[in-house]
Amino acid sequence: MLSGVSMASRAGARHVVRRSASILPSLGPIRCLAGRQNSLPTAGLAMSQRRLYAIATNPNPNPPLGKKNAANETPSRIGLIGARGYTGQALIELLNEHPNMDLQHVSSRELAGQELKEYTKRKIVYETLSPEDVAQLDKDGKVDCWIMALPNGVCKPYVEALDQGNSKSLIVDLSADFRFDDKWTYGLPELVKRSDIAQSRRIANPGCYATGAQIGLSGALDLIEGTPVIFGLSGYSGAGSKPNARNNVEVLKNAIIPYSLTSHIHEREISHRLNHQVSFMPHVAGWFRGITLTINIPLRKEVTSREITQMYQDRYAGEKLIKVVGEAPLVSAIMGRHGVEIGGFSVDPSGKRLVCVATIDNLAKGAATQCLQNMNLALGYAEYEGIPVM
Ligand SMILES: NC(=O)C1=CN([C@@H]2O[C@H](COP(=O)(O)OP(=O)(O)OC[C@H]3O[C@@H](n4cnc5c(N)ncnc54)[C@H](OP(=O)(O)O)[C@@H]3O)[C@@H](O)[C@H]2O)C=CC1
Ligand SMILES: CC(=O)N[C@@H](CCC(=O)OP(=O)(O)O)C(=O)O
Repeated sequence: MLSGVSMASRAGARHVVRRSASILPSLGPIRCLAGRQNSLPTAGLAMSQRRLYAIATNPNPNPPLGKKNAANETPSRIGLIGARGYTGQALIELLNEHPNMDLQHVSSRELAGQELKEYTKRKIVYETLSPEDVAQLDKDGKVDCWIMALPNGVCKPYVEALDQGNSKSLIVDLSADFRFDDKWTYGLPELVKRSDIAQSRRIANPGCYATGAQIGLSGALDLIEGTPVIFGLSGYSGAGSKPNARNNVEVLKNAIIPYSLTSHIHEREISHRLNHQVSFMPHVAGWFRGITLTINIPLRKEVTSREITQMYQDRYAGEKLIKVVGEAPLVSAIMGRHGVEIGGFSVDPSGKRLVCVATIDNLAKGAATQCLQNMNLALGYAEYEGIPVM
């Protein structure tokens, strides 16, 4: 494993070194977000997904399934397509520590033939897997869950090949390709019905900004009147490992890069999921991983910051990956951590304008950790298994 500094500088080079064993900077032992355990779900589970969003006030209508979901005692065999990339590497790190996940296949065109050294539970060699290869492995009963960690627009042929073979395996897709498809379950466990995720075989993992923003907005959802505005600032790993205009560290040295200032796909994703139009303005910064979101929320009635803080605390009671804090959280504190922090609740003198700050690690709760949470739910393990939360 490379040191934090050398990994960051390698990953930060304009032409990213791709033949390294792992391209993620080491952050040392992953820290966790503490939370309170809640009681079991009751009426909330009978409601539709959209309705759950709509009543997103206190108390938490959709508490974690935890040990209630831990019926499966056998390991699940995992195939990871797109294993070389940032999210793929973050997943390998998590799967290596998970007691029930048995990684069997990793695909990368660039690393094909090389051994995956970061996975210590068995010997695995990177392969180039086409959609047909994946369908064949699936047909032969070799894999229980496929993770697609591919760029947007690339995974459809894989899913089609699996569907053509009537695959019963679980598929979790990290791209945006199925987030608007009603046949797929949108896997944001804190906000959709966990029992739906547990029963699903097709899960669209939410976007990184979209996860942070929805969690940041949902605590006040019933009070919103008008259009919330979200200012988002992401580390450049959010733009993937392939060199492009948004991960050029030379440009990012003394600047932040604004992009897609209207109609970013996450603006549509957040608005669609919350059933409420939002405005979202993304930017990239010169750090590697971590997103900070400053959210301006117009309210229909007057509140105090103390009341709002309490509302968020109640809304997310029992959520081990969401921490409601007093001060505005710093993005430096969330890097390498598995949850979302929300805080800095500030209300203007009218009492009807709230500003808060949410932070999230784009590669963790924004991608890999959320994927593992969804896999745990859908494969029958405790929701937080393999995720350092305490
Ligand atoms: N980075 C982030 O913060 C987040 C990313 N996501 C989403 O997750 C997905 C992966 O992102 P990320 O890991 O950053 O991306 P990367 O660019 O870092 O990695 C992409 C991976 O896909 C493989 N790949 C690329 N093109 C193809 C292709 N045509 N056929 C087969 N394999 C291909 C690459 O390996 P090789 O070229 O060796 O085959 C590599 O393993 C994206 O859809 C992204 O939108 C979601 C949330 C956060
Ligand atoms: C900094 C940066 O470029 N971030 C990416 C978002 C990260 C991501 O992967 O989002 P999806 O999963 O929705 O693709 C972007 O704005 O497209």
